[in-house]
Amino acid sequence: MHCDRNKYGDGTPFFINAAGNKILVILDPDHVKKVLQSSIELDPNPFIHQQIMGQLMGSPRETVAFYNSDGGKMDYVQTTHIRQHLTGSSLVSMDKRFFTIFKRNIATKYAQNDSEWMEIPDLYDFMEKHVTLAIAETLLGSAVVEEYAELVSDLWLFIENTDNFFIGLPRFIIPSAYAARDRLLCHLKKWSRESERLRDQDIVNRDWDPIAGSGLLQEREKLYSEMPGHGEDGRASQTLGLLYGGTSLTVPVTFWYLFETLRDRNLHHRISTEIRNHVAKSGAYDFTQLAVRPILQSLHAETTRYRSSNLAVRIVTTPRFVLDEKYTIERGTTVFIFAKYSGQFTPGWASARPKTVSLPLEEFWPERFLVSEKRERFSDSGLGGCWTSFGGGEHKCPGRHFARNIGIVVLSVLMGEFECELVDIKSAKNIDPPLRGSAFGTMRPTRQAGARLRKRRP
Ligand code: HEM
Repeated sequence: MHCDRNKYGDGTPFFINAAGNKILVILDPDHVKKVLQSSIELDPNPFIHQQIMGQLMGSPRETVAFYNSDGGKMDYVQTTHIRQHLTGSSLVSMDKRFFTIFKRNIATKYAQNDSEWMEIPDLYDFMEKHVTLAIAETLLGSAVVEEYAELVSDLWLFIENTDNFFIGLPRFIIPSAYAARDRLLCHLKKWSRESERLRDQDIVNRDWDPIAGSGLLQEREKLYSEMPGHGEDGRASQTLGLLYGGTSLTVPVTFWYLFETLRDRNLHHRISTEIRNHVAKSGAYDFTQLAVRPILQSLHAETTRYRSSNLAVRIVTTPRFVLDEKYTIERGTTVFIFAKYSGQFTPGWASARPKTVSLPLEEFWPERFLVSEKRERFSDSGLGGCWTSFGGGEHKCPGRHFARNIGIVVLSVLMGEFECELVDIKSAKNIDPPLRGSAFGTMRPTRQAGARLRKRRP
């Protein structure tokens, strides 16, 4: 999907043609805010049911029919449930679980000889593998991850074919993508049966179980099994949806969160100091405190602004939605808010918070979201129509705090427990993907960046 932002630089809404579908793109922060805040008149659920659950996740017809008939009740219940599990004390235990798994995996593979540097030929590849595995194990438990050796490669093959599933390409054109999805669904069905068996016998650890996974996933299984249209297949597609939602953007964003830190010596020093200041003598990190440190928050917000090519989608459900005194949108229109373009729309940022454009939006600036009053603090206030990486309004990403904390845990392990450095900082400048161009898809580096890792000496 390509669109020419410069041509519409004043924020005028415009239509694009995406595989035969006419889609309205909005950019003006006032329009964006209004659309995101109007969750009844502009609803993402029709798109989620048909395109995401039906076409992408392969939900059976009867499951999609149930979603379409239930007036959004189930959508509300499931998002609220995710939110409960990914905030407050539940989030703290998810952070700790993710830390234990990620650290164990890295230590097993890379720290046999304590004092020696271990070479990592391609840091993106390393992060894709290890962050995906640790997220999957945190959510689903250890057993499925251990049994399913192709989990990471299948999941990423599937994720990278998102556009192809959306436009409805049939199996014979993208057979390997369908085969990867089949394998994913098949393993998730097996996982679901095991989880049910343990729960039925009441021999499951309800917080986190090596076979049944996190409390979040255990409860979701129960929740969905009581819903019409949710046999094994319908549930497996839902689980795949959460695994996709939890990894597809978190993994690349976490890579850039680390990479931007490693390639800037001052930032590296500043972040290392923050991490060191929040580790107790026992070796435990205070992730709750780290998560509210202004620089770590701002760095993460800037990383998502700069490095996530995703979108928020809404479908107009009211006969005519008044965008402003000049524009109305008709019922049935699909509206796209591209995070990347909103994130680079200088007129909008300049009028919302002039200081945020002290450095151009085309540059990566870790301090963009900091405000200096008596004390330095992170703030995204006033930017609701500009920084849309996590969407907004009632449907704002319920996993956003977990996504940020995954970044913080990864830095704590790779910079606190280990030492990690880029092999060649100078040439690390040449791996940046183009800022414009594709508005949707994984932002991978354009070439390999090597790194090295060793256990930190006490
Ligand atoms: C950097 C990482 C992430 C980014 C940039 C991101 C971004 C988004 C965006 C843009 C939306 C749509 C919001 C809207 O329509 O207003 C969304 C929805 C969602 N995200 Fe995330 N997300 C991330 C990580 C996660 C994680 C880690 C999880 C869970 C483990 C998650 C679960 C979800 C779910 C379930 C929804 C659907 C919410 C609904 O429809 O009400 N996301 N995310």
